[in-house]
Amino acid sequence: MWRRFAHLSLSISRTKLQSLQDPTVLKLINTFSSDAGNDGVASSRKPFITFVLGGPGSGKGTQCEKIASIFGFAHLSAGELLREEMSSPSENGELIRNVIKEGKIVPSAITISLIKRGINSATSDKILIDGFPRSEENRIAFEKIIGVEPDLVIFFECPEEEMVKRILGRNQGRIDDNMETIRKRLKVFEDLNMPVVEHYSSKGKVHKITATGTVDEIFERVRQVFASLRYLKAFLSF
Ligand SMILES: Nc1ncnc2c1ncn2[C@@H]1O[C@H](COP(=O)(O)OP(=O)(O)O)[C@@H](O)[C@H]1O
Ligand SMILES: Nc1ccn([C@H]2C[C@H](O)[C@@H](COP(=O)(O)OP(=O)(O)O)O2)c(=O)n1
Ligand SMILES: [Mg+2]
Repeated sequence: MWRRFAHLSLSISRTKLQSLQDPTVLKLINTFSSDAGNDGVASSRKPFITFVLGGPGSGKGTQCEKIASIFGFAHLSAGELLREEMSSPSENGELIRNVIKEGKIVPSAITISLIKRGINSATSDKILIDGFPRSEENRIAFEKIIGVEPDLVIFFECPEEEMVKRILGRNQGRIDDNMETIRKRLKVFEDLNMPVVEHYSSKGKVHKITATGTVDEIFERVRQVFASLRYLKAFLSF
């Protein structure tokens, strides 16, 4: 499957989207060829990769589910993949558990191998990667191992007190949803994840979404980003 990534050099920026003649934009828009849902068959087309970033509890998972269902994306949550691996009889289970409990970041090689497997078995060529990359080390390793950059980065901006309130109300029995680990995760987010957001911002790839308000209000902001890509596709009559 990795051959299908080899020639993927799409990049998106607001400036480029404004230039409708740009062949990169035309290729990018062409990935938005279907409405909600998918026929369940992975196509040989190059995937359109969106990284979804934001602090713990900012609503990444909640919004990804909606994007997946409305825009036909496959949703890969790095945290979910790690939790599944942690609960399976895997040689890395104990290591993952300790790192997550401490609010730290699992070594990139482990996370990327799970993401790679997820992309390989995805039923859509539009992929949301939720909660990854969490650090510059994650980002650099992904770009090196997978050989591509994301086409788009969504960043959910949310005040810390709101994130804490949401996590404490999440009730999913997670070993990291307690005040002691939350404090560490918030620090790791500021220290290690924000540099990733800044890196992609400097490349014009980041769409910052204000992540306060109701789930539907936030989704309306998200929807506009994805709908504009589809609109351009329709406008250009692909
Ligand atoms: N806009 C919102 N307002 C209130 N609660 C929310 C909102 N969005 C998500 N939640 C809830 O907050 C918690 C964290 O959301 P989640 O999507 O898991 O965030 P993340 O994946 O960024 O950690 C969940 O219990 C979710 O149901
Ligand atoms: N790229 C990643 C993603 C998550 N992890 C670990 C560390 C994170 O605190 C936990 C939980 O991640 P998850 O994305 O599920 O957490 P939130 O949705 O932000 O609350 O998993 C990681 O080590 N590397
Ligand atoms: Mg999540």
